[in-house]
Amino acid sequence: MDDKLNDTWKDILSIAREKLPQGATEIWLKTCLPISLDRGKLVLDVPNVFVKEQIQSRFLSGLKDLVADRGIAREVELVVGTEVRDGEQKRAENALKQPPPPNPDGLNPNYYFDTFVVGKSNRLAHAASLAVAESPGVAYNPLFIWGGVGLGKTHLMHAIGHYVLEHLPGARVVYASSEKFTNELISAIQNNKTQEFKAKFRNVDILLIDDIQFLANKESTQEEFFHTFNSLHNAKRQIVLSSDRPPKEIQSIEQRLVSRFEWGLVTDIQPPDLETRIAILQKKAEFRGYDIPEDVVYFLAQNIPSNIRELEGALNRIIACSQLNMEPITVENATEWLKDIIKMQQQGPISVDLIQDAVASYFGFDVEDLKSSKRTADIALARQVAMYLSRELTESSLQQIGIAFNKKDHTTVLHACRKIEEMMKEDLKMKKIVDNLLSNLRSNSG
Ligand SMILES: Nc1ncnc2c1ncn2[C@@H]1O[C@H](COP(=O)(O)OP(=O)(O)OP(=O)(O)O)[C@@H](O)[C@H]1O
Repeated sequence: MDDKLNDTWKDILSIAREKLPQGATEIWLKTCLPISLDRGKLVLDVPNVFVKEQIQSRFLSGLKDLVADRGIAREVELVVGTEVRDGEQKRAENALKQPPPPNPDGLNPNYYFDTFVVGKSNRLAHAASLAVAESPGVAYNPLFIWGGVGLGKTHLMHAIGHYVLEHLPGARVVYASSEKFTNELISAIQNNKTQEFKAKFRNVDILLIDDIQFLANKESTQEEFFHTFNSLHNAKRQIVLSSDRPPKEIQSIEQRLVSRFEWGLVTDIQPPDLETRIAILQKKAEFRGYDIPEDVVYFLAQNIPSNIRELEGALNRIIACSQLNMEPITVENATEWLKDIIKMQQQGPISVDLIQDAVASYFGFDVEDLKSSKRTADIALARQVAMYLSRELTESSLQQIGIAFNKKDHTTVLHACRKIEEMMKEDLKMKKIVDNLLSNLRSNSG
């Protein structure tokens, strides 16, 4: 490609970024290569028929106006698959199609504070994360973020990591899931490399450990983590932890760890409300260079209520279906493309069995314990929560719920429901636990 033509094309791309619809340049025009500019005609090579049709139907006339207005060319022609693409360019195009690779420090390149939408449900967690990122080791140490599945805990942790790396160049940031921490420890022990392991995790400015609840029942990992924690905390290095539940609710974890987790600030993320879901969808679509009609955004936000990961999956699906079927994104098409997901969301009945499973696993018991006559305080509480949720989420009568828990008398269920209602009024933590279970059950089952 000659240099002059190359420069002209770069100029066109930068004007197109401003003048053409969102995403036109980054998604479509960047895959084109200029072949010639002769007698007022700009000829562009496009990789395939699909891209050609997308450009033609979406903005070819805009592109023509743009080059004509600037006296570059009167005509634009698109030609599919000439041989002008060399290996380097093909690789670049392919790279455009791949999801971005994680950074060497394990931080997802899409998870920044800028790309995080703040709403009522996550305001405190966001503010605390930003405070920690601005003053690591000073503001809240450790910062403990907990909340249900797919609500943005990992996103916030990575955003802290990125922020620190940007503002304190050379800072040592380590992000790992507790599973990775455990696996690395096991492998270090097997290979006599425990010193390296210690050096890696104790020599950092910020340690971000995701899903800390998976340390439950892993005594030696807990022991190692305890020392890592102390060594970092004493040195005023920042620690950020995430979990699907508050520290005290993590079963089978040493008390000395629980009390350390609560030392700094414990903050939660709740499922987002409708407005926040809409804002998140808009931001994700904008990030990908798409302009999704408002009624479709509203339709998605309303039908996929609590898990942001699922919301994002639905958005990806409609974008992919629209491209593959070459059909516009409308509510009617979205209903068709998402019918499995939405059917599951709307129709999945929540059964008492499902609730018993969820509550037993949350509190760390077996379902049989909930159905037994054991009266220890923690089993009794878990049982009462399960009864309360059964009444809230199913059509079962008090008698039917009683039978599911092997109780002959339905007044046991009534008593349990009243007790949990009372506790939720007086004890904010209890309210959050029950709300979290409610929303997880709803989002998993509809
Ligand atoms: N407030 C938000 N703004 C923008 N995107 C969000 C927000 N909250 C969550 N997301 C997106 O939702 C997806 C799931 O978020 P994330 O992985 O951080 O959830 P999580 O709470 O760590 O879930 P899990 O418990 O399953 O690990 C990510 O793609 C993330 O970018």
